[in-house]
Amino acid sequence: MAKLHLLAPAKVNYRLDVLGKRPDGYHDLRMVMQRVDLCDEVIISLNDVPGIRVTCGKKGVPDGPGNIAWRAADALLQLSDKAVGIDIAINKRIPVAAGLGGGSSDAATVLMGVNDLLDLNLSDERLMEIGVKLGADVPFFIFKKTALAEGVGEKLTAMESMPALWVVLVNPGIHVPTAWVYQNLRLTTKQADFIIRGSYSSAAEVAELLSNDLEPVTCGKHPVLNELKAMLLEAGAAGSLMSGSGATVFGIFEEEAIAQKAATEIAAAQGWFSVAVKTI
Ligand SMILES: C[C@@](CO)(OP(=O)(O)O)[C@H](O)COP(=O)(O)OP(=O)(O)OC[C@H]1O[C@@H](n2ccc(N)nc2=O)[C@H](O)[C@@H]1O
Ligand SMILES: Nc1ncnc2c1ncn2[C@@H]1O[C@H](COP(=O)(O)OP(=O)(O)O)[C@@H](O)[C@H]1O
Repeated sequence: MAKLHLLAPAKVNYRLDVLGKRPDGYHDLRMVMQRVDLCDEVIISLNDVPGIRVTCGKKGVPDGPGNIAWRAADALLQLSDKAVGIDIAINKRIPVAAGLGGGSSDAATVLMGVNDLLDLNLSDERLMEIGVKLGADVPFFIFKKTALAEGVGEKLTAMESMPALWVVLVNPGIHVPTAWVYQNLRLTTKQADFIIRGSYSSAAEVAELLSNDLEPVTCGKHPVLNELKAMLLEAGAAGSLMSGSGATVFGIFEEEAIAQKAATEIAAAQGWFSVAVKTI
């Protein structure tokens, strides 16, 4: 039966402003989200054994219904009248609970893949509505463009003109639960005045955009992240920031050679996950 071999990219948040707390306990955000070409492999196959099976084999990532990819497949299987089973194998390359959106991207990829395999013909808008119920970042990965994301991340506006950059991702192996970060946030309102333009043309311009209201929470608990940001600047980054709820930090670079050198040197010096990737 039919099988798809797909890539689910990671994201970084060039900007994350927390605008306030909503009555449902979630926070209203204003983010600039950028995909990068560090990807999980997601292999989806249909078969005639009823049910959904997800295998990942990565520590900290559940197999079965605990996996957000399982829930994505389940949401679409319930809309189909076909008596099929779905097998999903995930080869995890994106660090887990790292602020890189790996689970959300896997879920978005499964929504798009299963939509094709089951001939459901659901629009991207419909997939995004289903996706936001699984995770706030899922719609962004269906949108497939650099975006200004508002609400909890579901109100997406394309940022049409953004530079292609090299991004060095560094993760010191610290897993940060997103819920803990939001719970420990001290709200301020100052960031709402910052104007986000629709167009940026260089690493230096994007560097002016870099800001993350969640950074003080995670960096306060793990001060090594401030050292990592400084190392990236020292290695030639135009700017450095923590992504999402962390603990991955990233530096932005115009030139591949400098980005690759920075990634290699940080990996060699510290033994941490450190990789140079391109924006998508
Ligand atoms: C911070 C961001 C930025 O892109 O991504 P990550 O860094 O986790 O990848 C997102 O806001 C991650 O949103 P989402 O993927 O929905 O987070 P979840 O892990 O499902 O949320 C865990 C908990 O965080 C809180 N939460 C989440 C999102 C939000 N806008 N406000 C919140 O207060 C809620 O209490 C929620 O129950
Ligand atoms: N397919 C998946 N990939 C990664 N994590 C998953 C997945 N499904 C469920 N999870 C759970 O979701 C949590 C958040 O994972 P992840 O999406 O990698 O982090 P983040 O929200 O920081 O981007 C993990 O702790 C993990 O237990």
